[in-house]
Amino acid sequence: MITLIPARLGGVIPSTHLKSLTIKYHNISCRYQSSSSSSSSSSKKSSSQSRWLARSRNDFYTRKAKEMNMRSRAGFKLQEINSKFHLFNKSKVQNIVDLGFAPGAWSQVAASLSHTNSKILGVDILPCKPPKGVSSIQANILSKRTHQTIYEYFVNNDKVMMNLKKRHATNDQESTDAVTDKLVSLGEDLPTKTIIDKKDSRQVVDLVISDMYDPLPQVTGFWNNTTNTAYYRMANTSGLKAKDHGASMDLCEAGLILCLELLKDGGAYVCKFYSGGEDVVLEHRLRKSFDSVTRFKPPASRSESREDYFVCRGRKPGVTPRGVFV
Ligand SMILES: C[S@@+](CC[C@H](N)C(=O)[O-])C[C@H]1O[C@@H](n2cnc3c(N)ncnc32)[C@H](O)[C@@H]1O
Repeated sequence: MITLIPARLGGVIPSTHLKSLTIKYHNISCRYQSSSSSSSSSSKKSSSQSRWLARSRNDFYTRKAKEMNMRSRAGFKLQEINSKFHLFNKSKVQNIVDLGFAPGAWSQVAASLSHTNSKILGVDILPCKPPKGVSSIQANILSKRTHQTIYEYFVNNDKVMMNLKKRHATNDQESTDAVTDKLVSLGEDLPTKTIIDKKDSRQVVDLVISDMYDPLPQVTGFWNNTTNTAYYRMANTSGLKAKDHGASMDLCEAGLILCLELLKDGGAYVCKFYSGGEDVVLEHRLRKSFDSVTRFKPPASRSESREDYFVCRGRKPGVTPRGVFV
């Protein structure tokens, strides 16, 4: 029996998506027929999976994302945030970091809303091919080494990419260790000139956007051995309020530390978080670091979801991680 579907769909092909499929490999051909009688797994759909499928089918933003070739509906949230807060600048070159960029909708939006010479770096713990005009590294933002790699990327793009390529090439066996920095791909049409205000400053980034949340270990979809679709094999939020909230606080704070290390004075930070008891602590730290901090839930974010966004503008000069966290 063949199981053919992303983890999010629980390993079940929704009949509306795929009626049948013939797989050919040399002279072997195998036919998959999706019907209630042939697929016992489809009848095992849990009620939450059925709800998720029905909601996706009827969702305005999901349909629109498909029409517009946007990698996920999340892209609309960033568009809405930008319409209100004007973070991207078409007439000014910006250095932009997209944390947790996979599958890549925010990066697509960033590339479309910013100056063509802007440098955009996507960072994700999962392997994912970035959209056109965006570079990416596979790395864990909770690792200090990742922060250094991001800095080096903006200071000396070519050298960093060469080193990552070399490190990748010397790995005999592909490492599954998610904290290993590894080149996934280098965007096309990258500007070769590095954009730094002050020569000896570490403040090299204009904007950090973060839509991260904790990816859960893979539970299904093991048949799929291509790495590009890894994102779809992972479940995302656990559904456990306290766990999602705690994990999102850690990720937002890792993003804030990155901002305090690399963001130019006046720069901006957008981060998604799952609301809960500790978000006031995060907000307090953000206020110490930025002139303006606003909680904003874009219309594209589902009202039943506990996700919310902090939009922080005007990075204050001279604020250090020690000053904010200690
Ligand atoms: C909601 S998805 C991002 C969607 C993306 N903004 C888009 O528009 O397509 C959250 C991402 O955060 C990533 N992530 C979670 N923890 C991470 C970490 N510690 N370091 C890097 N990426 C992480 C996950 O792998 C996942 O791809």
